[in-house]
Amino acid sequence: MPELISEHACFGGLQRFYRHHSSAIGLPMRFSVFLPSAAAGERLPAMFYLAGLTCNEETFMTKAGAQRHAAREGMILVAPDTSPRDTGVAGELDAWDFGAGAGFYLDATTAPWSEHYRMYSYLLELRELVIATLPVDGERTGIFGHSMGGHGALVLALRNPDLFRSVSAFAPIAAPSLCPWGEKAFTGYLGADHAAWQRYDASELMRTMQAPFPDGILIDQGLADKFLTTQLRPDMFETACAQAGQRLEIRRHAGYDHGYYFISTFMEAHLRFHRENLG
Ligand SMILES: N[C@@H](CCC(=O)N[C@@H](CS)C(=O)NCC(=O)O)C(=O)O
Repeated sequence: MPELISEHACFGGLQRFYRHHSSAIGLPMRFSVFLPSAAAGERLPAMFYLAGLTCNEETFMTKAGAQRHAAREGMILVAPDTSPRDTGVAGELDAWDFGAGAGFYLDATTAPWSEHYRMYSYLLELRELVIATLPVDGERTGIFGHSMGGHGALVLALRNPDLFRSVSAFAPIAAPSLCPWGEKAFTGYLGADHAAWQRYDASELMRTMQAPFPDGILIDQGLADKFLTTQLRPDMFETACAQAGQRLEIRRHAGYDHGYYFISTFMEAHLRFHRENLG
C-alpha cells in the first residue's frame, strides 16, 4: 500500500500526496492524486499527467488548474515525479536537463543510470498500483503531459494503446532523436545505438503504426514557445501521423509560451477530450 503523506480538501474532492516503494525503480517514489467527490461511490476514469524538465509530482497539481475541471468531469488525476531521486549516481544533480528531474520516461540501459532510471516501467507499475488501491476504472485510463512529459505520454500511449486509451500533450518533445534535449538524454541513458532510441521517439513509433487512436490525438502548442523550433518539433509528429493515417489535431496558439499559464488555459479542453474518449 502507498503511504499517504498529506491530504487536502479541494473542489469538493481530495488532493493527496503519496510515497511508496517502487519495484521498477528500486527506491521510494512520490506521486500525487486528485480524487473528485464522485470517487466515493464508483470507479472513475483516470488520467496520468507527466510533467516536464525540472518538475516533480507537485508541479501539475499546484500550477495546471486541473482539479476544478476534473471534479466536474468526474475524473481522477495521477501525477508521478519526473525521475528517481537520491539514487546515489554521481552527477545526478549536475544538469537540469539530465538526471534528477529529467528521467525522460524511459528505461535506461547504460550504467550507472540503468539501475534506477526506469521511468517507463515505473509508469506501468504506478498504473497497476492506483487501479489496485484507488477507485480507478482500469478500463478507462489515459495519459497526457507537457514537454518532456508530452514525449513520455505519447510514447507510453503508442506502445500501450490497450492500457492508455486516450492521449494528448501540451508542447511535447515530439521528435526527441532529433533535438538537443533528446539527443543528450538518449545518448546518456540509452547509448549511441539509434535503434534503441526509436522505441522512445513518438514520431519514429508513429511511422510504423496504423492509426492506434481512432478518437484522435490532441496537441496544444504555443507559438511564442522559445523551445518550439529547436526542441519540440510537433511538425515531425504531424508528418508521421499523416503517414500512419492517424487523426491528430494540433492547435497552435499565437502569443502563448512554454509555461503553466499556457497549460492552464487549455487544461479544460484536454480533460473534456479525455472524458469523451474514455466515457
Ligand atoms: N530551466 C529551463 C526551463 C525548464 C522548463 O521550461 N521546464 C518546463 C518543462 S520543460 C517546466 O514546466 N518548468 C516548470 C514550471 O514552469 O513551473 C530554462 O531555463 O530554460
